[in-house]
Amino acid sequence: MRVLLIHSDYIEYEVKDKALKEPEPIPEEMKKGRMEEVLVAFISVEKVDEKNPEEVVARAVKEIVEVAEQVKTKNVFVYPFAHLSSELAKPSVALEVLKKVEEGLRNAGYNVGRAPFGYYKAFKLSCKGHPLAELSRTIVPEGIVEE
Ligand SMILES: NCC(=O)N[C@H]1[C@@H](O)[C@H](n2cnc3c(N)ncnc32)O[C@@H]1CO
Repeated sequence: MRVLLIHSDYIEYEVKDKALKEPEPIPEEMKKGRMEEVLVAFISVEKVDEKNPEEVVARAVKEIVEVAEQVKTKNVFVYPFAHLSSELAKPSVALEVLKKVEEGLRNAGYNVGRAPFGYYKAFKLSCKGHPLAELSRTIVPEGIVEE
């Protein structure tokens, strides 16, 4: 899993078109969204994660919580983002992993938003620009060495 973390004044998105034949079914209210004072986590779920999705979810939640504590926000936005890796997990696994990351963060006491999966989306983001505002993490199941 590749994670790009951007501490932002806000993120807003708008669904444009389907990017998969069968994108995640979403209610009308999920077609647009905005969150303020937020740690945005752009996430690419990778093929290697299919070996142990539960472990990757647990590690991702831990890493994101650590950064959220450092930048002092309780708001996290999970953004499915298929552009951080050339070895992507299949969509069915990726969606499940992203939903579990969202659930894990919520269980850890965070206000969590998530952008819809399987769509092209317009988005606007305002990065805060402080030294910890732009971070990335590579998370893999135990015992796997990521190239
Ligand atoms: N920016 C727009 C976009 O990325 N759209 C992506 C994601 O929403 C989602 N998606 C598919 N596979 C994955 C994956 N392995 N990890 C994360 N998202 C995925 O499906 C879209 C087409 O790849």
